Amino acid sequence: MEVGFLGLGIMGKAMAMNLMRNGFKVTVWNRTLSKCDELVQHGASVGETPAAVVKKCKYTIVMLSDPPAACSVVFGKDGILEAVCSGKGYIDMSTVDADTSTKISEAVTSKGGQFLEAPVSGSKKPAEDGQLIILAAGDKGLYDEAIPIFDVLGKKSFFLGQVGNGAKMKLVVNMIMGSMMNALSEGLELTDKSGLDPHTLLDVLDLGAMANPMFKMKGPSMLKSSYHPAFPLKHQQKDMRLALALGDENAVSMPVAAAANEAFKKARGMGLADMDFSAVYEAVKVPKQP
Ligand SMILES: NC(=O)C1=CN([C@@H]2O[C@H](COP(=O)(O)OP(=O)(O)OC[C@H]3O[C@@H](n4cnc5c(N)ncnc54)[C@H](OP(=O)(O)O)[C@@H]3O)[C@@H](O)[C@H]2O)C=CC1
Ligand SMILES: O=CC(=O)O
Repeated sequence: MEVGFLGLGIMGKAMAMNLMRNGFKVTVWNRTLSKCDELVQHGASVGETPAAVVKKCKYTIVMLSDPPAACSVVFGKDGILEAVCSGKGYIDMSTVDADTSTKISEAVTSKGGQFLEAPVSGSKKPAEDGQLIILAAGDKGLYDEAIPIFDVLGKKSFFLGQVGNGAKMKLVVNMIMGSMMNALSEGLELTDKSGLDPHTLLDVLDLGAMANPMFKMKGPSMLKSSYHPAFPLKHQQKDMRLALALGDENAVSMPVAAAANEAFKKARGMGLADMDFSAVYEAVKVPKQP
């Protein structure tokens, strides 16, 4: 099956590689074209523009940073609207809000194309290992056709109904994740400042009802102040912001998420936007007394 892939960041690169490893022919495009080189060495073709990729491929997958990025490849010059038509499927796996997804869906379907949003839960390693959790919504026919793709990329896919539902579910999940990361950061700092060993806290947490892969994986590297990005902090803050907007829309009070968002914003202000989201720990730490 020939698949187009737009966006070769941390996630897109791992996902496109995985598709090729599993026998898919992949045509890639990335805004910074040089990022296509490594994929080409592994057998990918390059499309000069998003429109060129859609022209060539029956299915095009997109994995971009945020709503402006997702919109730019659709509505911009040489964007996919210049090529999408009946018989073409467009699958946006970026994490965006429901309004953005709906706007893209309406544009794609107005040209006769099929649209599916399919944001994912799971980070760089699950993307490399084909262990993502896929939260799809939109055209059910396209979802059914895309199952062989999702079977390679993920360990489980959900079809959640109308466009927007996948985006909303993803934002809820990441709102919880961002709040948990803040709680862990505060716990590590409180342990340290109370004269206890934060490594022991991680061991205690891992043995009890709060044990989870995120604390287990991120905790030890946080204690080394090592924040090589798997999930960039700027994207986690974007997800908190979009989740809070969803709360606003539905009159759901979310003081915990709002406080977590402030910590991610503070971390961005400290120059940590491109670090892993666990770098929020640095924003939570109590400054040393002179
Ligand atoms: N990393 C993770 O663990 C996870 C991320 N996600 C979500 O997946 C999406 C991608 O994340 P990730 O791969 O980590 O992000 P990266 O920051 O690594 O990559 C972002 C990609 O978006 C492209 N891009 C940014 N702005 C534009 C624009 N205006 N026009 C065209 N392309 C643009 C970048 O191109 P260029 O190379 O030119 O900068 C790059 O290909 C995000 O929505 C994120 O929230 C979801 C689950 C896990
Ligand atoms: O969106 C990030 C993730 O880890 O899932």
